[in-house]
Amino acid sequence: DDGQGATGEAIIHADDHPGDWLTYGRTYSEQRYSPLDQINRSNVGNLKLAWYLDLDTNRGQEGTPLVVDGVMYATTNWSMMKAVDAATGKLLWSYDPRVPGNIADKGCCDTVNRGAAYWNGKVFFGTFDGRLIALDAKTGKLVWSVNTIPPEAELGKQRSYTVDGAPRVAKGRVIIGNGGSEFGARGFVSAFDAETGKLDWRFFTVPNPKNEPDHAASDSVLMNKAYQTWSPTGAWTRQGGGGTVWDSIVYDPVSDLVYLGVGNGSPWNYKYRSEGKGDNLFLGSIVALKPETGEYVWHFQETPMDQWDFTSVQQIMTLDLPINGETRHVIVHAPKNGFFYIIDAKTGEFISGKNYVYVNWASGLDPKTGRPIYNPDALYTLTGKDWYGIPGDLGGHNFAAMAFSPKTGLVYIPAQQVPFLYTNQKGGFLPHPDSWNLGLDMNKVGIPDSPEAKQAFVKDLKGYLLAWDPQKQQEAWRVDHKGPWNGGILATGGDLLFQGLANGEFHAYDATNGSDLFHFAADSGIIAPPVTYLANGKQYVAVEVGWGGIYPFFLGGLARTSGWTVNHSRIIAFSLDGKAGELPKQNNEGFLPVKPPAQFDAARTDNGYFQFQTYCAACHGDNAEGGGVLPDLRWSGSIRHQDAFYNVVGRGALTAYGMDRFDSNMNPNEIEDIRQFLIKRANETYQREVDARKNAAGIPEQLP
Ligand SMILES: O=C(O)c1cc(C(=O)O)c2c(n1)C(=O)C(=O)c1cc(C(=O)O)[nH]c1-2
Ligand SMILES: [Ca+2]
Repeated sequence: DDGQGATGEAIIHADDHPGDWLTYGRTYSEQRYSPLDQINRSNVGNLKLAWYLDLDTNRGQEGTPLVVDGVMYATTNWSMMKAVDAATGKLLWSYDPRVPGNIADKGCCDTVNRGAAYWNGKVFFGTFDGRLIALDAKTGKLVWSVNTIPPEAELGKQRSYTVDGAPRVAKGRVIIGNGGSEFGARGFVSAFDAETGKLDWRFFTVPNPKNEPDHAASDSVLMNKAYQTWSPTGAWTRQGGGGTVWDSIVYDPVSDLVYLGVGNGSPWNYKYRSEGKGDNLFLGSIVALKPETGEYVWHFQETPMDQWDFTSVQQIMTLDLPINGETRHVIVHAPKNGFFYIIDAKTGEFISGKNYVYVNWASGLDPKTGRPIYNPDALYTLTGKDWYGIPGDLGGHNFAAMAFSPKTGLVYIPAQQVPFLYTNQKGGFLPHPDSWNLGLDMNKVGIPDSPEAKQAFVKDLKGYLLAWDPQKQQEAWRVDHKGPWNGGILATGGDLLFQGLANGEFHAYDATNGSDLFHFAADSGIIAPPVTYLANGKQYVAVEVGWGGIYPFFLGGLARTSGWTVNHSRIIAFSLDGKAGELPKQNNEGFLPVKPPAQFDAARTDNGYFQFQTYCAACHGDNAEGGGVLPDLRWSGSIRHQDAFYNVVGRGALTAYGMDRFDSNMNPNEIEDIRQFLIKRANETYQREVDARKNAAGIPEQLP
């Protein structure tokens, strides 16, 4: 027995039954290419809505649905699972793991979920509070559930571990990581037996702070290789060091290795984290392990000395690529740092790398080692000076998956440009429980409310579908979108690319040249990747709709430049003879401005701004301008009365909805400072928000 089992064989030979979508990236190579071609360039213009299913959460939807024998398994925000008849959209069963609402603020970036894994009649998915759940795929009944966070992981002291990535199954082991590096976390992945849920092995991605064994698969490589790349007394020893594996975990049956995409440092500030010393392995790396044991095989570090939130968790894809006349089995990778890497899949040898977006932090990569050639100014924690970085913390490419078409030989990347101003926290590292603990000045992280500052920033925002030629390591062409934060990409044998956009449109493009061949108004920003499948022999294309994730949460009002959108979460599916017509009309006005109380205490608003940026901005929007998903606090009824506001922020009146209580983080005066700041912001912006809606659609298309 080679350990692959029936499902493993089915995934390896996915093209023998192209009607299914059996694993996150469809195949183990995660190319997100489907050979289906009933829908193709000549008929895609006739594509029609076949069905839609309204979801019961209105936050970001990032899931890749699986399709097995005509049944779709979709995970949604708040870690819920739906089994749907893939031909009709009829709900067969649903499972709600009842994630407690107060967990929302343990994660940086919305209570999203990116998908499930299927193996041998069971579906597996992670929950935001750290569980891994196995359900019977037929009935939706619980088979097993485990807590993936071990007691040792308290190391970061903050215990901010959340699970939102899709598990993958390799040789009967379900492998899952977690997020948390913005708060305080020590990254690891765990492998569980698919049948029983028993822990098989665990691999930590950064060293034990005392360089002691964890009794995990990672012990020897961490103690012998990684620990030496950290300062023994940096803040990482208290803060966990980061390196969370929150998205890509890939099993490659060709090399028989599991690849982990490892995240950023915790805290971000490298001077505070590691006293400005060492490369900090395995941050910003791809790490290859043996699937049976978790034993280390090789690593390739893309961002040594990370201080920009340059995660390497972005999707890992394997390809057979002709290079200098020889076909090589390689990993292609477009991590946040803006470089497109080609790495030997068996050995981790660096083959080549080229920036796929504009970058200002490095002038290139060393052609032999692949190590970045840093712009010295970008090392802001060492210079002590501010750094306006491109890419910024959201990366040249984030979780939205890229695709490859073997017919065109191109990789299609949902690329973006979102700059970030990195400013050191003054006076050393000062963590706040339940807040982003970056070692950065949270006041400066925001954009000042001046037209000049906003326009300068907005001018630098870009979002586009980038067709990248991996053989030439250069751009082939691009399709510009309105702004950043668009959905992942699907490539098909019909020479099509499908992509949903931040502005709520769902498009089909010609895979050879980017011509726009079809679009549909889906009514809410799309950030998820589409899938395609057969049901009763007919091809469908489906995608989860629902604006969210970190971009609208943190950028708030500035995220409107990608298109005004209000969250209406759904799964939508298309076919050539679809009969569902249009989506029902929705109210797209969002949170309407409400005239605020006229008075506020100007002596309190500066501290209110600081508290807001520290505890609130990451969900409710920079400088208190909402991004269309969570309540825009400027217009909230609760800012009208001190007790009402304290009830929500201090005592947790809305905990069930994801608004945790903050009375252990802030005293009543500090919470009142936030309220005074919100009233000030409401007064400053009320009239211009009203004016921005004086148009036919009644929605604020233009940035006020
Ligand atoms: O460092 C981490 O642990 C971590 C976790 C996550 C997450 O779990 O979603 C994100 C990030 N970082 C991150 O840097 C990031 O840009 C990001 C975007 C999103 C999202 O779903 O919108 N999650 C995350
Ligand atoms: Ca991060």
